[in-house]
Amino acid sequence: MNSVIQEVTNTIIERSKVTRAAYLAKIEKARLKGPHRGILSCGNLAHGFAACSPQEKTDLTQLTKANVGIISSYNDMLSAHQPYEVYPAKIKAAIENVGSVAQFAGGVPAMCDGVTQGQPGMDLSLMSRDVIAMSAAVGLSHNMFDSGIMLGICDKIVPGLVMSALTFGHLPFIFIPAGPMESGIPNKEKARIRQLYAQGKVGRDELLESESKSYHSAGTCTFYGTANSNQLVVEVMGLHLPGASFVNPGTELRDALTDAASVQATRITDLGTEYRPVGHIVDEKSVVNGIVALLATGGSTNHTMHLVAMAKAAGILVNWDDFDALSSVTPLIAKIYPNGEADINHFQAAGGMAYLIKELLRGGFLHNDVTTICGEGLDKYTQEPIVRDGKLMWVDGPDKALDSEVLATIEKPFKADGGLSALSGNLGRAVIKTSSLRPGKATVKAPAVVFESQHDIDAAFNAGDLDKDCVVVVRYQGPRAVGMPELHKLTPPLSVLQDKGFSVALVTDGRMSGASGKVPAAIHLYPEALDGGLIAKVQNGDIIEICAEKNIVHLHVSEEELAKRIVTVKDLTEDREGMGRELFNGLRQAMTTPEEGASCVFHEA
Ligand SMILES: O=C(O)[C@H](O)[C@@H](O)[C@H](O)[C@H](O)COP(=O)(O)O
Ligand code: SF4
Repeated sequence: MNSVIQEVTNTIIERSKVTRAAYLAKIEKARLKGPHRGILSCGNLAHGFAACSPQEKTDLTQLTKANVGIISSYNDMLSAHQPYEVYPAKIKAAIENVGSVAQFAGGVPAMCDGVTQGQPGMDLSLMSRDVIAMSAAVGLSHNMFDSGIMLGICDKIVPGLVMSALTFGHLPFIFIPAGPMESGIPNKEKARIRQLYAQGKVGRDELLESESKSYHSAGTCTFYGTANSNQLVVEVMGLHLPGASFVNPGTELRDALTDAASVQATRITDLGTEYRPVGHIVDEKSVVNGIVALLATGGSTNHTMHLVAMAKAAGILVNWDDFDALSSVTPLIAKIYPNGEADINHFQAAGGMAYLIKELLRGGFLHNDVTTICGEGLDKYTQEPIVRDGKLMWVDGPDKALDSEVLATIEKPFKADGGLSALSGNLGRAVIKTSSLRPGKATVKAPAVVFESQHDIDAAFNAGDLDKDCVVVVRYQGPRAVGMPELHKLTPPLSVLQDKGFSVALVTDGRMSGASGKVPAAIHLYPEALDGGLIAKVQNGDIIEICAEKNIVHLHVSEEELAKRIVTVKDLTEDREGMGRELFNGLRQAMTTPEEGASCVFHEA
C-alpha cells in the first residue's frame, strides 16, 4: 500500500475516532430495533401497504421477505435521469421475481446544471444537494424498508442521496446508474465553437447546432464532469455493481445490470446472513478509495465539497489537506475531457472501471480490504459485466488498456500527480485543479480585475479590457452570499485570452463546473467576501499570485494599505429573489464553509 495513502487514511481514522464511533453506535441502535415494519403500529402499517396486493401485504406483515424502498430522481430535465422513468416498475418486477417486495418510497428533485449554467437557477444548485438529502430522508422515514435503491446520477443528486443513505446507515443501499449517452461531436469541438461564439466569429445558430450534436439523447453527458465523477466514485466505494457505471442506456447489458442490482438489494438485508449496511461499507478506507480514484482520473473539483459532506454523514472527517496529500502521490492515469480529448464512452471502451481499479490496486493506491455491496474485497471490481447467451456474468477486466491515449499505466502515467492542490494565503483557503492545465499554467502572478457578478465579464471581454495578463476576481459568489453557483460560462472567454498568450487566472469564492479546467482557477475560496474574506478588499491592479506547486493564493498588498481599505458590501437583494431563490434565504445562512462541505445539514441539534 502506498505509504502516503496509508498515512492519510490513518490520519482520517484518528481524526474521526469520536465521530465515527458515535455514528456506528447510532446505526447499530437503529438496527437493533429489528426489521422496522415490526415496530410500526398496525395503523401505520396499514397505511404503509394499503396500496399493496394481498400477497404483498402478507409478505410484509410476516417480515420474512425484504421490502426494498426505491428513491428516484427521475425527471425529463436531465438527459441523464430521463431513462429512470421506467426503472421503478422494472425494479419491482425483478424483486417480485425473487419473492420480495419493493415500494416507491419517494422522489427527490434534480437540477440539470447544464440547463441552469450561467442562469439564476444555478444559485439553487449547490443547496439542492442538501434538499435532495432531506427529501430522500422524507421517503425513507416511512420506516417500512429493509434496504434501499437509489436512482441518481448527476452533480448534486448522487452526493445528496449518499448523504441520506448514510443517515439511514443501518440499511443497505444500492445505487443504480442509467449510463452515458452515445458519443456526439467531440467535447473539444464543442468547446472550440463556444470560443468562436465568444469572439463573435459564429452566430447562435452554429452554436446551437454544435451543442445539439454534443448533447443529443437520453443518458449522461459524455464529458468527465461531476456526474460521471459521481458514478466513478460511487463504484469505487462499492455502492454499484462492478462495471455498472458507464454502460449505455437501452442496452441488454444495462437492463441486466438493473435487474441484478435490484435482486442484490434483497440479498444484503438484516433478514438474511449477508447483511451489509451502507454505514459499514462507507468507512475511512472506502472514502480514501473514492478520493484516490477521483484524483487518478482528474475528476470534478465539486467533490472537494461533496466527498467531504458524504464522508461527514458517516462520521468521517476529511479536509483539503487530505486531498492535497493524496493528489501528490496519485498518478493521473486517465485522460478524459476536459483533461483530454476522449469522452466517457472512450474511457469505457479503453478498459473502463475494471482496468482503472485493477491498475490502482496493482500500484497499491487503493485499499482492497473494504466491504462492498458484493462482499469483501475491492478486487471484485476488477471484473467487468457481460451478457452471454442472455445471461449476465462477470469476467476478468483487461490487464492492458485498449487505448494508451486514454488510459495509462502506473509506471508511465500521464502526470505523476493527481493535479488537485489546496491553496492557502492571506486571501484564505482555495482549491485548484491542474490536471487539465497546459504545462506551466498553474502559476500566475498578475494584476487583479475585480467583478461582483459573472455577467459583467462579457462586456469587459468584448471591450478588450481583459486583453492582458490578469487575475479575474469574481466575488460575492460564496455559499452564504448567493449559494455558490458554478461560473463555467467564464471558461470560453478566459480560454480565448489564454489562447492569445496572456497569463490569465480566476479567483473566486464561487465554484467552477466539473467540466471546467482549461484556465487556472483558485475556487471555493473562503472566508467568502460576505463573511469578511480579504477577497472583499481586492482592488483593480492589486497583484495576486496563484501557485499550485507552492500551494499559495496570495494578495500582494501591504497590511498598512489593506487596513486603510473600507469594504462596501455588495447589495445582494437582486441576487436573492426570483427563480425560487427567495425560498432559500434560510438555508443559505446555515451553509458551512466549502472545506466543511458547504452544507446546511450538519448542525448539532
Ligand atoms: O459540474 C459539472 O460537471 C457541471 O455542472 C455539468 O454538470 C454542467 O452541466 C456543465 O455546465 C456542463 O458543461 P457545459 O456547460 O460545457 O455543457
Ligand atoms: S451531466 Fe450536467 S448537463 Fe448533463 S444531464 Fe447531468 S447535470 Fe445536466
